[in-house]
Amino acid sequence: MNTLEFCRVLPKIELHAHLNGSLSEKTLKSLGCLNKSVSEYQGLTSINNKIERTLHECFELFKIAHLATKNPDSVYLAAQSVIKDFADDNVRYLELRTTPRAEDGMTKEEYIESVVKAIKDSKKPLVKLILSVDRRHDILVSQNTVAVILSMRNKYPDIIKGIDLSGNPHLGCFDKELFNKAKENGLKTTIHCAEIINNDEVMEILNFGPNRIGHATFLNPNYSGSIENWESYCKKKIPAEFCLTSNVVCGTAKSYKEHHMQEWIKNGLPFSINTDDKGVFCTSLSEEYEHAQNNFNLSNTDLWTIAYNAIDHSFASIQEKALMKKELKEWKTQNQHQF
Ligand SMILES: CNc1ncnc2c1ncn2[C@@H]1O[C@H](COP(=O)(O)O)[C@@H](O)[C@H]1O
Ligand SMILES: [Zn+2]
Repeated sequence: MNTLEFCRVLPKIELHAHLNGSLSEKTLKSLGCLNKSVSEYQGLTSINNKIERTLHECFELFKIAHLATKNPDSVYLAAQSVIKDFADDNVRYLELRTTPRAEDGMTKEEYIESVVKAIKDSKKPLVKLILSVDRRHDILVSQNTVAVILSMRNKYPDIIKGIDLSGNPHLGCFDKELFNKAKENGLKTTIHCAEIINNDEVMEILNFGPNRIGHATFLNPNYSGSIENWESYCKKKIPAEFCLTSNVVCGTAKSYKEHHMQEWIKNGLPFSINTDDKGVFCTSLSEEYEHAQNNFNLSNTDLWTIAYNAIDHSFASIQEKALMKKELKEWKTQNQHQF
């Protein structure tokens, strides 16, 4: 069995996947996105082109995906297809995240209802929902989004588990009060952090103390982070969500080999491996594990351990975590010859 085959059969945990960035070409087409847009989209995103994209260019691509999910039915179909893609890739637990979006004829609540329904209707994997606040929105819009998120969480407490701050990192800022409100109301928090060099914002985020951080690209001093922030991070040991291909395509990591994940491995810090936007970046969770193995000399046991540790970073309940741990341990015992 070669590396990719092992990565495919390994039961995996996905903690950082944006719904609209995860739509496959097939799904975009079936949702009626213009063919021209889809081929343009694929051409722009293929890592095989070896063309680096700026973050700004990547953010243009989400606008194409958003054209495909403008009403409750298409949001439902989009979520259903993304959940199936992850199940087919042997993902046993998925934390899907998405930004509640109002469109003509669809409220933010209806958008969320559609995603929740797709999650409820799916048999596997186990799926939880994280709702995102887009950092480009002004405070009034974001306050409304948080209010909607909290009321929907009260309706679906077993599914809606967390809140995320995402969006173009060059725009907007982290608002501590907003996230404190979500935290005080029992939501878990994950924040896109240090996706670009911004040591002041990183300090604010670390002081806030989210449950997890996304990317953490420019946090270590070897990657333009401040020594003060790195020391604070090492004390807090907040699990990082790494998305290798996303960073390489956007050009924030120079290459897979030079990805900042190596600092976490070297220092024994907590992290998980994720896809970010598997549609936009033409990847899968198995391929992300393969890149990690090939570039950081990781053994099959190391990969299994990364998946196993991600269970503890997840926003699942204690009972759900225990079941997942049991499942992964049993799989390891049954597949001892692979290790
Ligand atoms: C490349 N790195 C990234 N950094 C920051 N935010 C990102 C992102 N990738 C995706 N998003 C966020 O997720 C949205 C698409 O999914 P949803 O419409 O929410 O399902 C994007 O519009 C952006 O706000
Ligand atoms: Zn992301």
